[in-house]
Amino acid sequence: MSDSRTIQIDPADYRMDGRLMRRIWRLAKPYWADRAHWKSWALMIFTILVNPLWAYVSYRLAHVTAEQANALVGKDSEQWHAIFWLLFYIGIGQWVYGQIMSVLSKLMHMQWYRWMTEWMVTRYMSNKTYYDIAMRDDVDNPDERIQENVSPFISTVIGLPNQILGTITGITTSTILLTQVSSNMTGFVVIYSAVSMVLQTAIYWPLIRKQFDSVAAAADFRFGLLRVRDNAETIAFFRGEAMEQKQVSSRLRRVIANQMDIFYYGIKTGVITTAFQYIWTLMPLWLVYPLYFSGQIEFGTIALATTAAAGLRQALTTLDDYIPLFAGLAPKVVRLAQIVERFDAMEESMRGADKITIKRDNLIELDNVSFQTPGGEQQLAQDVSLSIHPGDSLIIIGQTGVGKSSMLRSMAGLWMRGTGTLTMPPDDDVMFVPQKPYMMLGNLRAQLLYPSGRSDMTDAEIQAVLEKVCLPHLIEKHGGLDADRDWSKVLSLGEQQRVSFARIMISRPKFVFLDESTSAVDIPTEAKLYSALIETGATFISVGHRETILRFHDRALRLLVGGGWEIVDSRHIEPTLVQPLGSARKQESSAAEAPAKRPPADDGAEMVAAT
Ligand SMILES: Nc1ncnc2c1ncn2[C@@H]1O[C@H](COP(=O)(O)OP(=O)(O)OP(=O)(O)O)[C@@H](O)[C@H]1O
Repeated sequence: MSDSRTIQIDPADYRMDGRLMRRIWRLAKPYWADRAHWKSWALMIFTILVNPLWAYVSYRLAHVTAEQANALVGKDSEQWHAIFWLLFYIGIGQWVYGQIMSVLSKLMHMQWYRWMTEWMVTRYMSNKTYYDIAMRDDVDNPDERIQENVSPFISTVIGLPNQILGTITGITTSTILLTQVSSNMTGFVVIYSAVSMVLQTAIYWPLIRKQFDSVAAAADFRFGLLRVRDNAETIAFFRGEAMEQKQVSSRLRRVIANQMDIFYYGIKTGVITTAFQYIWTLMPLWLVYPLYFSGQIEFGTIALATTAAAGLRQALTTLDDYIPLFAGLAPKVVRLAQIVERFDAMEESMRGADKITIKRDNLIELDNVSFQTPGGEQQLAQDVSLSIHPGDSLIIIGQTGVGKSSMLRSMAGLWMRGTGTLTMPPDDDVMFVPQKPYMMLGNLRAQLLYPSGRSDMTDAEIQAVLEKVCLPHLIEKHGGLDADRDWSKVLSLGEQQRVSFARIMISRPKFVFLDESTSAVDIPTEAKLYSALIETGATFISVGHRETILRFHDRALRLLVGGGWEIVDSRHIEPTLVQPLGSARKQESSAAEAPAKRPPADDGAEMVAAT
């Protein structure tokens, strides 16, 4: 438990370099490349064009303020009042403009935020990427990445063009103004700001890594807590609270250690930056007042000089601000970019790789289909050809890990790697029933009606279905069909598997795929569930290890280690074959020497043996 880190960070991600800039561009481009967002473009272009105008206004204002100070010293009331009202109206104008721009920017932010979140969620859902990420477990907390980082990313990036332009115009106008008073002062401000920038860079460079670690540690802590929630029952069985507390505390300690590190670092660097700022406050003493006392400048020019110096300093300081700004932005960009890169890689691998061709018809047919794992690491069953017509049933058997469930995953469209043509019925006619059923949030009625959502079933009809699947007291036991509980925790696995069979009875799919769907019920119950399934008239394919379910199927597809396969009559199969140890390809297998058997003539199933 000394280091239970789940989140790995590539050290290259710590750097503020071209890769970070490319990632910012990768994330921002899709929104701005879409013509539908012309309003955002218009607003952005407008603010950029208006920027130099405001720079000119501030340049003029600095002079006008100096004239006002001189009018005050010269007791010229009329001039002073005229300038006062001019400044007053310009101030109101600036405020109104600021308010309008703030509203428009907020609207643009919201539009980009909504678009980018939808864009990411759509890509997360397409090509079953969410499933691939969950299975590979190589991108931590995808939900947190999307939900937490999009908005701060946009807030920072949306202001960048204006901020950069504001910096340039600010430096230009302040330099012109200041040089008009004293070129010494301009030199001082430039040198001061350059030193300040070096200082800031030295301070913030280590901070990037610290902030990155802090974000990752917080996500890691959240993940540790989530695992406890997700595995509550198993932990309770093992009485694993102490160990779990240890792992959660160890993650929390890392969060606190990172935050304290940032805090102490802030105190240390704060002393340096504050001391440096004091040099700035002494500047007028050396460079401005001597000019006034020697009569080289008027009183009003003091204000102009100090305002211009402050303006230039501020503009140059903005350059420093980019360093902490990027330091804060980097972890968010990296976390978002990693997931987008994963989407890209997924699409790329789907483009380049061999894919099983899917056709739709009212039967299941495999025409020379070879199956692979999603990353293409493993070849599973090869060149499988067989047809399953309406009313047929098939059981897939074979040694553990040989690829039985994978075959169902390919039929469900979860795994597409491989070759050959797979004909499948329309999605609406098909139901997949996994070993661990999915219990949705909602009341008991919703569980049973899932996924059909049928509203025409009366309570009595639902009760009749429950009796067929050996759950006669379910409704009564849980206080009615409207009882709302966390069903995945309340119902035993055997009960959940029976609920799955109830769903089949209610939804009445024409084709059913069952992946060890009766593993947690006893053998008499299993027999009743299969009999109920046969009564529906559905065509079904099961994966299973128990020899007791063989008799409910017409044929068995036996997968062999090495990619071979054979078709056998499930009613006359050797029970030992349910867990075979065969390792040869089909051609080499002993069973292959005897040609695949046709199913009994009365079930009408057509069977194509591989060549
Ligand atoms: N997401 C995945 N990515 C890569 N390989 C995987 C993935 N899931 C499973 N595999 C591998 O694919 C192979 C077939 O797995 P599959 O679950 O289909 O076996 P199975 O025959 O159903 O096993 P069991 O009888 O134990 O359920 C295994 O070697 C497994 O390690």
